[in-house]
Amino acid sequence: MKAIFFENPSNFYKVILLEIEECNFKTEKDEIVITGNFGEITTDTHYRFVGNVINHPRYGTQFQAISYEREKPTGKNGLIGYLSSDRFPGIGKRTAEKIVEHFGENTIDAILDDPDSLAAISGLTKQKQELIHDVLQQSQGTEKTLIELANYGFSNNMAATIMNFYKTETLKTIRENPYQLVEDIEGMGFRTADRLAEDLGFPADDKNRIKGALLATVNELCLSNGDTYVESEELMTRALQLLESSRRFIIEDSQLIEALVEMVQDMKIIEDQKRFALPSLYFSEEGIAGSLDRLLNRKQAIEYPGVDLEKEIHKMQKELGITYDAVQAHAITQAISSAFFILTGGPGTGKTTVLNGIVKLFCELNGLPANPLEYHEGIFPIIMAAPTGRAAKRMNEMTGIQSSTIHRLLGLTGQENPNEDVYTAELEGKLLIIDEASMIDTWLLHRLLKSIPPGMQVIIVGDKDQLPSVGPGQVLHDLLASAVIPQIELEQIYRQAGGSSIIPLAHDIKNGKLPADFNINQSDRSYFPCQAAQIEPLIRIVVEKAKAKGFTSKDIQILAPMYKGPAGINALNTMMQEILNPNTDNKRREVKHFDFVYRVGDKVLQLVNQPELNVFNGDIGEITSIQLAKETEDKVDEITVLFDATEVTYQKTDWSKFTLAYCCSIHKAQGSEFNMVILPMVKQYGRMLRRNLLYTAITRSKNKLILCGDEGAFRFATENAGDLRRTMLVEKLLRNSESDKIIFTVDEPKALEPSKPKNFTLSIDMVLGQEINPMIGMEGVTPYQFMK
Ligand SMILES: Nc1ncnc2c1ncn2[C@@H]1O[C@H](COP(=O)(O)OP(=O)(O)OP(=O)(O)O)[C@@H](O)[C@H]1O
Repeated sequence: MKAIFFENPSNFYKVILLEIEECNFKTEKDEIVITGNFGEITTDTHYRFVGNVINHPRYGTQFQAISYEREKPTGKNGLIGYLSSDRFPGIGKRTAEKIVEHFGENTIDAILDDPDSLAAISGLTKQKQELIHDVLQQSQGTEKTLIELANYGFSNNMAATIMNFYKTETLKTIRENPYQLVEDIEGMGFRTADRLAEDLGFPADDKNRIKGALLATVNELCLSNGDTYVESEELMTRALQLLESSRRFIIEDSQLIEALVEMVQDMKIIEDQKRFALPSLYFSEEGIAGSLDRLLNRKQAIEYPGVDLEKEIHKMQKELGITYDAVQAHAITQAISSAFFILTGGPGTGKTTVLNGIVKLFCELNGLPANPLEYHEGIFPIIMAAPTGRAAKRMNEMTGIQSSTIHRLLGLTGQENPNEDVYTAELEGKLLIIDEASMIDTWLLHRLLKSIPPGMQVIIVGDKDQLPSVGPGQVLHDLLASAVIPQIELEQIYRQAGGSSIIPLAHDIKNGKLPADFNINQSDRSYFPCQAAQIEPLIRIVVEKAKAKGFTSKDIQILAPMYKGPAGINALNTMMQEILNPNTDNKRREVKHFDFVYRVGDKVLQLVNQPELNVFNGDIGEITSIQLAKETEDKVDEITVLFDATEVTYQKTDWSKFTLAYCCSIHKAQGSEFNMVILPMVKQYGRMLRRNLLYTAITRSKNKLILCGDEGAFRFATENAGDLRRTMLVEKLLRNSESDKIIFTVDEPKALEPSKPKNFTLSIDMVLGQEINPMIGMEGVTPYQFMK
């Protein structure tokens, strides 16, 4: 090897320059550039590559490797010399001879396949056995594993994820139980693991197969519906369907029940009154209830001796030139004097106004300067955070106090495995304010609450009628429904006074009725009736007109619920790009990436959290430059995007971390506001037509709202309150508030009944009704100790 031009550690992709020793194609040169996914490539080592010679338009002749291997020492003498070399300290010639005598020419593979096989060599200590295996694993193992995973049909990225998780145990784990992948590797579907297992000869009624299907079913149902548990009937039916559709084989109910009971006993799935949950979700809900119990158990009312709060509010009103209504004033006093408080309300009801009042009064009562810049005693004791970067930025603009994302506040990357017990440091400060709380999922709330120290006041702000979080749970709804926390809902709309007709429309929709003037154009909103096929041409006309009037791509945002189809996000994005960022004179740089073209000036949306770069899922930016490979240091194409706070350069392998943003999903727009929102709604959106989705979309619009599509679809969505998510949080919160018990105090541990597979009664209810107490043995233990 002469040089490494590029390497991506996350997927092992490398571009390297190699000296050719021998080859079976014609070349004048004695070196060549090789691309592919390789483990560690070292100098002074010989490799054999299999692949294709290609003529790259920019770089000339290259070799695209499909597979490769390090030239292994062969022949008995070669092997003996290799094993007794300096690479294996402490292994002499005599021992090397014994090893090669035992395993023959296949020595290296035999040891790599089964490290325990070295135990058969007399006189070889356990320590030396491990040393030999480790050295072989390091030098030969990565390649061998990568090649094997490719043979199993895994993509390079998936192979890298799997290897990063299991390390040297990768192949051993997969060969022993391929279904383990379903449990450990995010994004690993049951069917993929099942195909692999079938190739490896695992029978269709293998118990691990049934367990894998059960776990995949709970996982899939919770993630797709946002529930935190699955009902027993649904779990059984869906798991059976999955098992029998993946392979043609009848699984008996008794086999399914037996596997489920074992999983419950092993705490891989948690059972609570015939409801089944992933441990991470179950214990996060327990953790939330426990944290709140801890935080609320403090003296409820915070007193300010000698202070008349009403008078203080009166004084503040004069200073601010505002008159709070009775509910708003009450919200300020409640928030100031509660350890934990929730403020909810629709758009324009004064949440920000009240929040500003709370902050001002809090500063006054605690001797803090109103301007954080005038505080010189360390970190300002009021901390603010929101689930998205944009919402945090808005909070900062509204209050003047530094705000961050909740992830950043907790030091999380957003890429944490929910099953991991991630350490988050205790927060420092006196008052914590969290906005856009409807977007927080169960895992995140658990981690947030865990980090709140005793004595810190907490105020949660959010609109309960908006879409719940992308992740499982509906925590704001549940916290309000349990009523364990002091809460106030603001209902009086103030922004309407400014002549807005968007906010009253939002409130009508929230209340389940489409107003009579829905299809009558107002100064700030219009409605254009049309069919799904007409959406694209209609929006084209609207946007062309808006552009002529001076609206830019920053002002206009199309929101749609689905990606595919003529009225879907993808088609609308391509169309918008043509109108708002065309390349008519061919002067703008552009690059093709799968179905999209990216062009300088394009509006793009970040799809993942990258806290190290200060960009987060949902951030919107603009492509400022495109660098072609020949101009870059790493010799790969790059795109640079300017976001509000930062500029990020993405190498080609990372281009899937963003997408065009002229049109985005309503979920992605949560927490953001736009000058003009264009919102198509047609019957084809099907089950997406729900009230909270429509309400969330409409409330994203600050000044102009263009509705188009089918009035029936708008009406259907308005009237369809949808189902609430299924969670156990309310009952856990109420259980704690109704009893003085500390949350993890439970019954004495007792042995669980072993399952009786043979004469099992085939009634799901009977088996699941065994009252398996999910809390057995949990005293004083943190939830995560039971996972993994
Ligand atoms: N008591 C009041 N008297 C007069 N105007 C008020 C009052 N409360 C709020 N407002 C005004 O109503 C408008 C909306 O208030 P605010 O921005 O606080 O609402 P919000 O609930 O935070 O809205 P959103 O969720 O849409 O951001 C502001 O212009 C604010 O000044």
